[in-house]
Amino acid sequence: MSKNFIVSRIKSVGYAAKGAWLLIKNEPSIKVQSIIAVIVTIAGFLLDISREEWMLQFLAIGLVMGVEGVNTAIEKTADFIHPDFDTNIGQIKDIAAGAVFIAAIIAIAIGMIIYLPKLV
Ligand SMILES: Nc1ncnc2c1ncn2[C@@H]1O[C@H](COP(=O)(O)OP(=O)(O)OP(=O)(O)O)[C@@H](O)[C@H]1O
Repeated sequence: MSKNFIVSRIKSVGYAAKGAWLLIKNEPSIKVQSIIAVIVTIAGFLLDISREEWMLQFLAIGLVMGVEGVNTAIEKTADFIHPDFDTNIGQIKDIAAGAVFIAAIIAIAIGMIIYLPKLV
């Protein structure tokens, strides 16, 4: 493995971290999701969830926030290449938002499976 390869990989991680910070700083949906992630993490400690439940919870958080990030990138790309109203652009944005919706439904289901038996 050449030194250049390692340096360029490290730089890519830096750009990706910058992108994650931009998302959290600028995107209202990711801000809300981050707050929910903090709340369920606190709930996890308070209700002493199991190792497997922690893994599923982190997976659900990562799934929703990851898909939301891709949705934001798609929205920004669509607005950049075609700022005017267009039914195709509308459909592309709806489909990207639909992916977040599916991830969110799964995350809610995981949250209910973990927490409902502990609360009722
Ligand atoms: N250029 C466009 N042409 C046609 N329809 C559009 C266009 N831009 C947005 N829409 C419609 O409006 C919806 C909302 O688009 P918008 O870009 O405002 O996303 P948003 O849901 O506000 O995103 P976020 O809140 O995540 O920033 C889209 O899903 C689409 O149905």
